Amino acid sequence: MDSTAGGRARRRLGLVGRSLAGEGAGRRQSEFHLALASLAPSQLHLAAEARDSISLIAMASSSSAARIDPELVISHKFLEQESFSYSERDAAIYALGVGACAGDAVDEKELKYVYHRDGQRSIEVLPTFAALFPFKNNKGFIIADVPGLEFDPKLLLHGQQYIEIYKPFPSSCSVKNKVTVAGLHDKGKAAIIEIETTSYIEESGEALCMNRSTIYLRGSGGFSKSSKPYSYANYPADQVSSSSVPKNKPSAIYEDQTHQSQALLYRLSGDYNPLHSDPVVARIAGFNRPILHGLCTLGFAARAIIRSICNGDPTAVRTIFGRFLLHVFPGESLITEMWIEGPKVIYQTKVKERNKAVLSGYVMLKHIPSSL
Ligand SMILES: CCC/C=C/C(=O)SCCNC(=O)CCNC(=O)[C@H](O)C(C)(C)COP(=O)([O-])OP(=O)([O-])OC[C@H]1O[C@@H](n2cnc3c(N)ncnc32)[C@H](O)[C@@H]1OP(=O)([O-])[O-]
Repeated sequence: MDSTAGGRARRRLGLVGRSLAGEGAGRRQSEFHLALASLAPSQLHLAAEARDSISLIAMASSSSAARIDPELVISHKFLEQESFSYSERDAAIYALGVGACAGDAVDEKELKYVYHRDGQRSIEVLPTFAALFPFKNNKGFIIADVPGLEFDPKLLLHGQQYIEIYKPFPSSCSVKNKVTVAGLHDKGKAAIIEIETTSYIEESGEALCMNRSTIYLRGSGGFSKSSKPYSYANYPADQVSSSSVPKNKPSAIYEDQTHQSQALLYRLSGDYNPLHSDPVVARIAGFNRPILHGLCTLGFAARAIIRSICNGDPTAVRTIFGRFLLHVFPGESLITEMWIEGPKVIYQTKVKERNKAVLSGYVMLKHIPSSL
């Protein structure tokens, strides 16, 4: 056992950190802050490590050394996942987290995600609600279980998300996930791992949706054993090829305002990564304040497309793809530009204040929209 001051602090924070979620979390958060206060500035990285262990990100290693054994990683089989349930309340909290009704509490295209006069069982569920399901795995959105994958969790960013929707979401449901490694790539300065989560309705066994999450591990590349960079994917390449943004005028533009508390609200849907709530952890990760969850930005963009192109019908969406280009700070305004190409809607979301593209991708619809 490491008996140095760093080792003791690491264990203290680790013990408290691991128990921060769930019952009594408030008290344990205070304990964590006491432990945090006892650290010298040079030990702050220990706090990030401990907190990452309670977040839904992987805690692959307490050291910052990256080491990847590609054959071990891609042959990994995840354990069977326990089922989980969501309720109408979860669907409504998610909708508020991605900005539904934020500008107008009686918005006729969005109130249905939050309230229904026939009762909450009748509320509708946004298709990007699917993106929460990987976080419901046995240990959360964890890649620490993958043997041969050692990386620095502080340098992890969400790179891309691909979602297929197979059925409209019921307002409440019991769901079971199946998880696999879908890809691994060596980008030299970074490694990319792709995790696929297929979610089934527990009672009937019907597939509900699939998420493929691309995780960008800064500083973990360079593991290729030959001169050709290692690249493995077990899915069709065209599913994730970022469509280039057309040069012509967009078919529609929608502007949204995120709030200062956006990430604090969004995290209540189950993504408790402190990168989005804790200024100390954000600074350690290289940001001057907490950033918005990438999936929250994706939720804003998909909601913009549903209201602008699909006349507010969330069931019109078949697949959603997004690549996160740059971080967003809570409080910034998001402008989503959309181009209709048959049943495909290509989109790009920019932060207005910095005039920077932060997300781009496409949404495939079930049919060509007749509106506009
Ligand atoms: C999941 C739970 C945790 C959640 C955390 C969050 O929400 S964090 C908040 C949400 N997330 C964020 O805020 C992240 C925002 N995004 C970023 O900060 C940057 O895009 C970056 C740091 C991910 C990559 O920047 P860079 O300058 O280091 O990259 P580069 O342009 O030099 O390309 C190098 C190679 O990588 C490829 N590639 C590039 N980008 C992506 C991508 N996104 N995705 C996949 N791949 C990507 C690119 O094609 C190229 O490969 P090629 O062509 O050579 O074979």
